[in-house]
Amino acid sequence: MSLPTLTDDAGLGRLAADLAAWLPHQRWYQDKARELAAVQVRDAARLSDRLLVLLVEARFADGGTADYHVPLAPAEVGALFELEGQGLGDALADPRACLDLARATVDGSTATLAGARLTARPITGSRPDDTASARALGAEQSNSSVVIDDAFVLKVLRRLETGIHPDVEVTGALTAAGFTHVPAQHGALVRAPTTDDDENQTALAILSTFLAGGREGWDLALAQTRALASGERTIEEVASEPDGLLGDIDRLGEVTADLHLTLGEAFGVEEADARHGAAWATEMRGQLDRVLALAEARAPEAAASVLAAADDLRAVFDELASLRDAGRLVRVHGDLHLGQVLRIPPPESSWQLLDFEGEPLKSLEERRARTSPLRDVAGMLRSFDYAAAASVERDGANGAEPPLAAGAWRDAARRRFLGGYVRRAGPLLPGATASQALLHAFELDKAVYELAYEIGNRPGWLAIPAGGILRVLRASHSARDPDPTDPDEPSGPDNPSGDEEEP
Ligand SMILES: Nc1ncnc2c1ncn2[C@@H]1O[C@H](COP(=O)(O)OP(=O)(O)O)[C@@H](O)[C@H]1O
Ligand SMILES: O=P(O)(O)O[C@H]1O[C@H](CO)[C@@H](O[C@H]2O[C@H](CO)[C@@H](O)[C@H](O)[C@H]2O)[C@H](O)[C@H]1O
Repeated sequence: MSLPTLTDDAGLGRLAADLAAWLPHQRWYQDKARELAAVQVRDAARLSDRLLVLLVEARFADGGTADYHVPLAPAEVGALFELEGQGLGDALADPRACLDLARATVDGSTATLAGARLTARPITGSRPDDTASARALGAEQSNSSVVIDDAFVLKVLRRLETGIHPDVEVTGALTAAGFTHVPAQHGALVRAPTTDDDENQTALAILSTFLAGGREGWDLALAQTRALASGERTIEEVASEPDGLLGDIDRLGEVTADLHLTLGEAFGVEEADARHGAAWATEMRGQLDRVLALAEARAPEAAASVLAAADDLRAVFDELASLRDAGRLVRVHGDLHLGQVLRIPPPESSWQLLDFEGEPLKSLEERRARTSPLRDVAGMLRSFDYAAAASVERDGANGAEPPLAAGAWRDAARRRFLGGYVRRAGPLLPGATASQALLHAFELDKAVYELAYEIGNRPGWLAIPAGGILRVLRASHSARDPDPTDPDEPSGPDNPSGDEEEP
């Protein structure tokens, strides 16, 4: 078996056509909401005799383009593509090709891709040896990951962007700072025109420590909300489960606060002023308008309640423009949710945070900007809402309104997480009223983003962000105009001052 020489233009044209049929069906393909017009193989680099790295340009009917990273390896059986008579398959299914890519994150390569060198950015410099074994990690989301010898995880970035990649940058800085709640980053493979040209670099893969035995926060949460929804357990039982999620969620709040304080030390802290509130309001309105247009075109019925609430949403966003104190700004995680945290079981019993890429639908510039740390807090609160709503599934779809017991779990998780967060992050936060207003706006903004994400990826889950939007709007109204007879009034759960109540 050998790799094609890439000199056959007609063959490359056929490969591009095959890629155009294959790309939109990949979970990591992030342009599902756009009409794909054509695909072109911009370049291909041979990193080894088993590894061909393609830079693939997707062209859309709206005139835009996006670059995707598609590593391929020779395949005898189950080939996805053919070039110069050679069958080619996904390199992530080929352990030796995976190892070659993993080692390149620390060793670099002499290969060039679209006129730029593929260089390594080592941090710790550890890497697997060439006898290691590799297996794809089932949980494929915006990228693809491979586990090597249960010691390393290689994250293959898929939709390529020019500029410093936030995950490479932030986990690199946290590793260097000795922050113990992220897996250490060993190195990254970047395409760079010159060695120190950061702005024009493009990250292709990141090698980090694999935390064997870690359990995803999302799985732990779902186990608890499902047990509650089915009546198998009570909220008291769930809250006292040793090493369960709810019983230790306040510590996740503390770890999130410590993350923000460490990021403040590594990348600086800025005082927010009125311009920030106004800029957030404009940005949130902009995203809202784009998502409402998408919802109207793609899911007018499922999103009807959100379409009807558009003015209420705008009113909450606009309030940010008049906040006198919006707290302090730091670099943040950017897409914090239960799928991004791992629980390491006893004796360590720690929380670990993953994936600092930020929201895949936002620009690199936005994702690298300092912002309110309450954005991450809001992301986690949205996740509690998801875990409660996903506790029951009917006809393949999730309902907006979770069963009572799962709703109680959501409120308790929210209260406890906020309690832990505020205990530590006090110096970064404005007063309680401003924190509340910010939190509601960020939760709504996140849920609007999720609406677009679900339209593109999981239409059966659309009711979750749609229901969440209405719930946060009600809480926001009650906070501004308290009505003691309103059952939705935020007594504890929405109180970011940290007052804790037991479930
Ligand atoms: N260092 C790690 N140790 C153990 N599991 C990991 C590690 N990194 C990722 N995972 C698992 O892989 C999943 C996806 O990884 P993530 O970095 O979030 O990729 P994506 O950008 O595709 O969402 C995580 O939710 C987690 O379950
Ligand atoms: O993990 P990714 O960076 O790929 O994030 C994207 O996918 C997430 C889903 O896998 C999505 O998260 C949403 O669904 C989660 C449950 O599956 C829930 O816990 C999150 O709160 C919710 O936002 C995320 O928004 C998206 O960017």
